[in-house]
Amino acid sequence: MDNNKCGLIVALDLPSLDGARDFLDRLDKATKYVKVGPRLYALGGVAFAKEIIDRGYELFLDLKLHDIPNTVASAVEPLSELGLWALTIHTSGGYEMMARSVAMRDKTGSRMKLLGITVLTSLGGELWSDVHPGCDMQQALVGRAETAQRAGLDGIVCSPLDLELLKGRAEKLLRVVPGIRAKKVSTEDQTRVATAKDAAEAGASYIVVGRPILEAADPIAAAKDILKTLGEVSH
Ligand SMILES: O=C(O)c1cc(=O)[nH]c(=O)n1[C@@H]1O[C@H](COP(=O)(O)O)[C@@H](O)[C@H]1O
Repeated sequence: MDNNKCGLIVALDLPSLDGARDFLDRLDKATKYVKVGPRLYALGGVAFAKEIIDRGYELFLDLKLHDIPNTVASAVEPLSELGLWALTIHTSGGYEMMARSVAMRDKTGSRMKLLGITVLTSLGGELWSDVHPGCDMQQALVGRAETAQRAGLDGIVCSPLDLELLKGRAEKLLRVVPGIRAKKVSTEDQTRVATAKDAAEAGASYIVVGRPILEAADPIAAAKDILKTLGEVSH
């Protein structure tokens, strides 16, 4: 990625491994960043992750690990050795969980980035207060981002709507930003959304886009349109 430009990560949220293979053939590295989540990992596991990396893509494995520090760090060890570009863990697992994951990654000599989920883009309004009663979302967001930086993570995952609040805070961290829609209207399960252009202008390092590309009439043209938009915005 050009340092001044926001990169595009395509979320390969497709039903089958063959569907994902076909999509990658057609994408032809228009962007080299792709994300695999729990479904494709459940179907294809480590072999499929390696296949994507061997095709020359930078693979973001989005497993959102969240458990006690020992359990997460011990999973980070073998995952560090796959040649991934990035792996997600939850910041709400706490400082110790993140710091031990970083130490484990470093022990393996891996350059895999560890990204901390702050507050899910689906968790707006009542959905947030149901599970965090009495807790201000913005305070939680800032606390989680600052703890992630203290623990040595490489980046955070947050909503485009959080970027303004995070300006000047946890500044060393990459901002990886899902919740991207063509219009600033909540759709499907995403509630905290913005356009690709707004996210890039607000300081996203990378945006993560799934359905707006995968379900477009011409997915590759949709990905290229987003890349063009991102190319016109520099931080
Ligand atoms: O970690 C993520 O990538 C992630 C975090 C988050 O808060 N919200 C979120 O939507 N994501 C992922 O980003 C992608 C967004 O997909 P679309 O809503 O289809 O663009 C999905 O693969 C989600 O798993």
